[in-house]
Amino acid sequence: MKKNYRIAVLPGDGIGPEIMQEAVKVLTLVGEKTGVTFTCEEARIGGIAIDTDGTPLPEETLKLAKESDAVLLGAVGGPKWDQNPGHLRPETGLLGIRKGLGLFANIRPANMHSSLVDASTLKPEVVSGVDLIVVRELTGGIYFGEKKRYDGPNGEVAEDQCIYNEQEIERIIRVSFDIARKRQKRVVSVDKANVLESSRLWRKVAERVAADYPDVELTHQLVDSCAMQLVRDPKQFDVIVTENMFGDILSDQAAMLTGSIGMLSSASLAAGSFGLFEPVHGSAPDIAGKGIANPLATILSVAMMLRLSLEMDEAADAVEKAVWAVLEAGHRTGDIAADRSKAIGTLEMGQLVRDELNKILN
Ligand SMILES: NC(=O)c1ccc[n+]([C@@H]2O[C@H](COP(=O)([O-])OP(=O)(O)OC[C@H]3O[C@@H](n4cnc5c(N)ncnc54)[C@H](O)[C@@H]3O)[C@@H](O)[C@H]2O)c1
Ligand SMILES: CC(C)[C@H](C(=O)O)[C@@H](O)C(=O)O
Ligand SMILES: [Mg+2]
Repeated sequence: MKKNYRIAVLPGDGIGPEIMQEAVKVLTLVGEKTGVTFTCEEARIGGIAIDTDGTPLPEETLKLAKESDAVLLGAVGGPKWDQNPGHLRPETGLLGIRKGLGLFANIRPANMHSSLVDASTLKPEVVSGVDLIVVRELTGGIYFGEKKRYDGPNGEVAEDQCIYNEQEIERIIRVSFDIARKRQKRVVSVDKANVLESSRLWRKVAERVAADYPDVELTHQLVDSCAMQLVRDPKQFDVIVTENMFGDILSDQAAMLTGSIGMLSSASLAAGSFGLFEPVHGSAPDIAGKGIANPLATILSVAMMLRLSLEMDEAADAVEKAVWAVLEAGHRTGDIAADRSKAIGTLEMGQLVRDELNKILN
């Protein structure tokens, strides 16, 4: 563990700055309590960068991220920019920073905290005790394949190419097995091998890698069936590993098992310990500027950063404990409140977490 860390802070758009403010305050408190200095340097990404710099990923943002020990990101996008064809192309914005930093492994845990069972729209007996991780390949597949638009005999044609090579598949499968080894030792590899060639290669590589992990059970599920099983019996899952787009969809679905997408944190890791940490949710334009967004997914992303990139496991545990304590005491933002009239705002939720953290780290 070092005594000084440089953290690139990219609040982004919509609720991004609101939730990021609370996350940075939590990180600052961790610094004060542990004697570690976090130098947080802010930079623009997403819509705000399009407006100010004319590009969603200014060069200095990528440079800052590369020079930092870890990156914290809020959310990007919104109706004003989503039609801009450059905004989410492979080389720009969120996808550009993922590729530019080599963040191939996206880790998205979905744990149902016991005090939040009532926030889920699913039956308590189905969701209580859910504890799974979606390991999503993040820098390949259809997101990054060649895109084309041209005129054909039946009108305009659009193409998105989906490509995976063995090396890309192998490294993400290994990440999932390494994680499973420390958990229930069960990996479900999700694909569409009955239709897609890229999925057939995925399955072949998964089988090959599994031979190196005899202690971990590997099963395969087709993505449509997995989507169904996630809602029917989510407790069957320990680690799900899958390609980029399937992981995007399944992780939002898994988020709802836990009550709200406002609870789900994520880590996007490169080889080694460098990572970018962000909530799974987006910029929530419908609630931006109202001060009601749930900051817990971003605060829990800080915990993931402390554990996975900064070797500060104890501080990570403390942040998580503080979040659970606040929930156990019954405090809720609107997205997780059974009674919305009693919901608290973003700032209040952040303050409550820091109050608990103060007690835990004393
Ligand atoms: N990683 C990212 O930056 C990221 C991820 C997903 C979507 N997006 C972008 O965000 C924009 C909006 O997308 P969307 O509406 O499909 O998804 P979203 O996740 O922003 O919002 C979906 C719903 O969840 C709610 N929600 C999300 N986060 C919340 C929070 N912290 N607290 C309370 N409620 C919350 C929103 O109010 C909305 O009703 C789009 O431009 C999209 O491209 C960005
Ligand atoms: C905004 C979008 C490009 C992004 C993705 O699809 O990866 C988001 O949905 C996510 O899950 O982080
Ligand atoms: Mg998504």
